[in-house]
Amino acid sequence: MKVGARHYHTIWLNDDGASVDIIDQRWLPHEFRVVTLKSVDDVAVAIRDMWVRGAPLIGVTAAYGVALAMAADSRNTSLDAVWNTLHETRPTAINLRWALDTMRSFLLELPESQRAEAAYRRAAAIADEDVDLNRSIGMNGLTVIREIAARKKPGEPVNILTHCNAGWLATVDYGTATAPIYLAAEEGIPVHVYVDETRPRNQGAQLTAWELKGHGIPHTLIVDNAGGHLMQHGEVDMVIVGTDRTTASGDVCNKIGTYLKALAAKDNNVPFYVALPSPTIDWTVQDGVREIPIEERSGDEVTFVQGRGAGGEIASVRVSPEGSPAANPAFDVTPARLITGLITERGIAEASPAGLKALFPERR
Ligand SMILES: CSC[C@H]1O[C@H](OP(=O)(O)O)[C@H](O)[C@@H]1O
Repeated sequence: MKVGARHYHTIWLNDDGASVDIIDQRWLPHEFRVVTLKSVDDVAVAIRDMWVRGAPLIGVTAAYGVALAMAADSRNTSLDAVWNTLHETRPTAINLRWALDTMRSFLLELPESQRAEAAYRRAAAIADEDVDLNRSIGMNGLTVIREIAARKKPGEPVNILTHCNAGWLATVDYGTATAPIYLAAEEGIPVHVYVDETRPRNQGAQLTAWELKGHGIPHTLIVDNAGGHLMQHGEVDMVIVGTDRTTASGDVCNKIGTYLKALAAKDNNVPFYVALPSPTIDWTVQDGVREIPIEERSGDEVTFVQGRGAGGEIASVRVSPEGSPAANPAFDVTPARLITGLITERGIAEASPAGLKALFPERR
C-alpha cells in the first residue's frame, strides 16, 4: 500500500533472487526501515521479535525462510530443520504452520536439485495469493459497510472500531480487517475508524493509525478500554478485526482484548465481524478456548513502552515499578456465539461449523 508516493508490499524478493526485504515494523510510526533477510536465522529472528507480524505475513515470511534454507541445503534434513526452527518462533498464528506444511509437502515431491528455485517460486505464489485473498475479503466486507452506510444520513460516516493491526502491515497487501475499509473509502463511502491502541505492543497506535493516516482514512486513536463506552453511546456502527487462528466451529483467536470488545459489542447490539483468509482457519480444532496455544510474551512488553523522545530518538521507558512482575498473554479467544460473521475470500460465513462448511464444502 501507499507509503508517501510509493506503493509497497510488506515483503519482497530482492533482485539477487535470494535475499528478502521486509519492512521492519518495530520502528513505525517513527521510522520507516527496510531490512534484508539472508538466512533462516534472520527469518526466525524477524518473526519471533516481531520485525514482521500478523498471521498472513508471518506465513509468507516463513515460506521465504524455507526458500532460503533450500538455497543453502536442499536435503530433507534441511527441510525438516527449517520447519522446526521457524515453527517454534510463534505458536498462535496458524498461518505459520500452514505455510511451513505447504512448502514442505510441495518440496518433498521434488528432486533436491529443483527445490531451491521451486521454493522461491512457491513462496512468491503464496505472497501473491495473499494479496488476492485480501482483495476478495475487502469486496465481501464492503457489502456490510454499504448496508450500514445506506442507513446513515447523507455524509455521515460509518463508524468502525478495529483492534490491533489487521491491516496491510499484517499481510502482504490490503490487510484483512482494513481491506473493506480501504475499498469503502475508494468507493466514496464516508468511513471513520476508531483505532484501539492495543496494549502492550500498541499495534493499533503505531501501525493501524500510521496505515490509515497514510491513506487519508479518518480515524481516532482510543485507549483499549474506551470501546465499550463508545458502543454504549451509539458511536460504533460495527467492529471488524483480524484473526490469528479461527477454529472449524468459528471461534476466533486474535490479539488480547478482542474478546472484551466482542462482549461489549454483543451487549450493545453492535455487529462484530472477523475478516480472515482461509489459511487462517484451523480445521483440526473445534474449541478455541481449550485448544489454541496462547503465546505468552515477555513481561517487558508490558512494563516498558516504546516511543520517540523530545530529541527525536526512539527509546523505551519503564512504566511500572522495578520488580513488579507482568503477565503478557498475547492473544485471547472470542467464542463463535459473539461473532456476527466471518468475512472470508469466498463470502461471509456464519460463525459456526455449518456456516464455514457452506463456504468451504471441500472441508465437509
Ligand atoms: C491479519 S492477522 C493480524 C493479527 O495479528 C496480530 O498479532 P501480532 O501483531 O501479535 O502478530 C493481531 O492479532 C492481528 O489481529
